[in-house]
Amino acid sequence: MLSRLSPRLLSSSPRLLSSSIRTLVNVTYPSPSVAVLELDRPPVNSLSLEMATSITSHIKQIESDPQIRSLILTSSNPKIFSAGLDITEMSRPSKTRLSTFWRSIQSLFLTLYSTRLSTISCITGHSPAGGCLLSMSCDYRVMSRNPKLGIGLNETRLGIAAPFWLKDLFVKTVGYREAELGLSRGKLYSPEEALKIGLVDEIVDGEVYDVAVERAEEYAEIPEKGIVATKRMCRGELVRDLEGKIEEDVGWFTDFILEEGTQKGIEGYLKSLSKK
Ligand SMILES: CCCCCCCCCC/C=C/CC(=O)SCCNC(=O)CCNC(=O)[C@H](O)C(C)(C)COP(=O)(O)OP(=O)(O)OC[C@H]1O[C@@H](n2cnc3c(N)ncnc32)[C@H](O)[C@@H]1OP(=O)(O)O
Repeated sequence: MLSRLSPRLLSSSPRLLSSSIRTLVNVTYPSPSVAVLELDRPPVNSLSLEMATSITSHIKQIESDPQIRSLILTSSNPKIFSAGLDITEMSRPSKTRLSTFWRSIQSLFLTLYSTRLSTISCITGHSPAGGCLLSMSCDYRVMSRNPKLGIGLNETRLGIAAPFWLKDLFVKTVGYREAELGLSRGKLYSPEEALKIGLVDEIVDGEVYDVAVERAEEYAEIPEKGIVATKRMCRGELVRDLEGKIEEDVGWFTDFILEEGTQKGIEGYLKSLSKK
């Protein structure tokens, strides 16, 4: 039933959806060629299996409407873009759930990173780890100037490491040395710092959303053929690398996460979060 509804209808009846099925995202259309996908999984938009699957399927629905050229990814929570992977998915999981979870993250990355749509990340709040992955997978990143916000890859702080494709994406975004420093220190960058190293493209004092819509409309005016060919050229290599190693990557992830030492680290990190 849900899959037969067009994306436009989805956006026009959010109440109907929330009463029948929890989609975890909201889709709206500020102009005929632009869609907005708002992450809506309180409290922190962490990426569970269901959340990752929902984002992926909504991107695919939006993509299937030829009129839509640009997609803005944002959050219903003004303080938090996304807290990254749902850490509870990695705490004492079954191997089956853990591998399905990781496949959903790989698939979300591949879908967002290689979509024909021009993608704008509208970052109004914190964006650590998987949140930073979502933003880096977009074509353009606009962030609120708030110096209290952080964006970056803090995996080492949890006693885990970013997978090779996330490390490669970071290297492609900020350059090798900065990526090595940022990854090993688990650094979360302030908006000013992120702008300096190219992790975000613009920081905004006022309404970040309005700037994101402006940028999305600018992208929508560029001929699609040129955009798609350019994205394929710039992003194809990383997409092919991961596509060729899906199973190997699932194996690495599940082995690493299921190790007792990793489990203890994750448990401790979860405790420290809930004690705050
Ligand atoms: C050869 C090697 C191969 C390696 C292969 C292995 C690859 C492993 C890769 C793994 C990749 C991981 C990427 C990730 O994304 S890991 C997740 C990292 N995320 C974080 O560290 C963020 C943690 N959260 C925060 O810092 C803060 O919550 C916040 C986002 C800054 C918000 O702060 P705020 O004060 O507003 O909110 P609270 O901290 O009080 O949080 C509210 C409740 O939400 C719970 N919470 C927070 N973050 C998460 C999360 N990511 N997952 C699940 N739950 C989360 C928090 O515990 C609070 O819960 P409570 O109300 O029940 O206490």
